[in-house]
Amino acid sequence: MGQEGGASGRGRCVGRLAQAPREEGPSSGGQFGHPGTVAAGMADSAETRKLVYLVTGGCGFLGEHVVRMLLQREPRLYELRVFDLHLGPWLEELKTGPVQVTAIQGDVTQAHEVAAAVAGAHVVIHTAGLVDVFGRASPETIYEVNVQGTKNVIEACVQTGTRFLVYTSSMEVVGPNIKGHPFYRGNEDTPYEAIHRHPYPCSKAQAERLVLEANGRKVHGGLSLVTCALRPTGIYGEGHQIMRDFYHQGLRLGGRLFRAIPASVEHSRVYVGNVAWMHVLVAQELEQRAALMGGQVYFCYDESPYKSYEDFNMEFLGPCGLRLVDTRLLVPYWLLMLLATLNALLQWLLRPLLLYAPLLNPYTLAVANTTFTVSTNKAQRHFGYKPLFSWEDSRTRTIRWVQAVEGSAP
Ligand SMILES: NC(=O)C1=CN([C@@H]2O[C@H](COP(=O)(O)OP(=O)(O)OC[C@H]3O[C@@H](n4cnc5c(N)ncnc54)[C@H](O)[C@@H]3O)[C@@H](O)[C@H]2O)C=CC1
Ligand SMILES: CC(C)[C@@H](O)CC[C@@H](C)[C@H]1CC[C@H]2[C@@H]3[C@H](O)CC4=CC(=O)CC[C@]4(C)[C@H]3CC[C@]12C
Repeated sequence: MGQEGGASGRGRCVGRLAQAPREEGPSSGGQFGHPGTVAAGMADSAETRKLVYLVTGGCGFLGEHVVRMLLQREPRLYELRVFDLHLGPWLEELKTGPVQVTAIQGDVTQAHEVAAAVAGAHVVIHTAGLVDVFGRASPETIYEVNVQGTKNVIEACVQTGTRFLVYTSSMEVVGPNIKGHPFYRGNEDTPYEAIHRHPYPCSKAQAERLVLEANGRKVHGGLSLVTCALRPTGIYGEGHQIMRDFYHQGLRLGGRLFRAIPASVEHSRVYVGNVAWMHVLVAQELEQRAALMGGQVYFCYDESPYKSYEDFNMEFLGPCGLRLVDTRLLVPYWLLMLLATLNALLQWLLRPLLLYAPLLNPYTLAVANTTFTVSTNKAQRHFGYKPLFSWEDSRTRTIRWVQAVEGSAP
């Protein structure tokens, strides 16, 4: 998928029909053990602890779950490096176990800091990114972190001899596109005109392309770099700040949320624990399956139901006391567009004084209002992925988290 778009992600990132490289090699069938089974032939004992992993963005919403999942399910782990601009205090509690947990405060836009963190690592899981569709950061900053930061990670792997790189991409690399075309039950090979204008999807698309193109490059020592990109849809679960924002918005509105998007507009969502598990499993299988998995993209998926973004959120906010105002009172779309545009204007006017970044803006409204659902089993066929957490378990865990952090337990 060729991408244009200026250095800062301005203009449009125009992609031809977004198709991942055609699959090579036989589908692997069902020879994998149950999810969570350590990599085949791996004894779970101290003498196997020899691997060094680096997780960039390891203190973020997804990153923290990846860090904890690695500690639980990678028995070969000797050292786990957690690289982030903002280190979390919870890291301290992880330093009491058998694995050496190294907290590294650093910036992926600084090549030398990245190289120092990567040096000696066997695997890099690169989740660090600026996830901004609310206008908080400039397009230039989004590009610097998401694209230049990813370039720095790739070059650090090449220079220091790290062979395995797993990149957290996004569904937004594909869509929804600026024409509002629905992506209905699509997979990694579904043709779709991936045209973006917003800095965030542009930056993710450029970074993903760099990662996939780096597959096969010779790294220091003469062996080849093996890369892979995972495309989560909207992630939910413990630590999801947007979910908390919706909850607080509902409290401000007297326990009600107003339906802005028709229930017929469906989104795929995926539980953060399953996204973390897919990252760990890819990292474990990438060496043995380099020919099949190298340079590939995989959507992150599980059994979470297809629903509108707002109806899906109510699966968790409803049990916490909020209700979604009756659909017959659907807020007219023209009014929503007007409010979204006013929000964007206000953000621009107020920027010299304060940051005004509401959930509703023209971009988030367009994304929310466009069906984007994924139906695939490529990850299962290629490396035996099966969700670790059922929908019921994912839902319960998320509800308990909202209730715990918001004090809304019954
Ligand atoms: N949240 C979602 O629904 C989805 C997220 N993703 C991707 O998953 C990844 C993680 O996203 P979230 O956990 O949701 O975001 P997050 O904002 O919670 O975590 C990102 C982490 O990266 C760190 N970071 C940001 N700039 C950095 C820099 N310059 N140097 C070092 N660290 C830096 C942040 O401090 C933060 O801890 C991102 O790459 C995002 O694009 C993909 C699809 C969906
Ligand atoms: C105010 C209403 C219109 C409300 O429904 C707006 C919801 C809006 C904040 C979200 C709707 C779709 C979300 C995005 C989607 O899940 C895809 C994403 C992928 C990522 O890589 C990062 C997050 C996001 C852009 C996600 C952000 C929040 C929404 C736009």
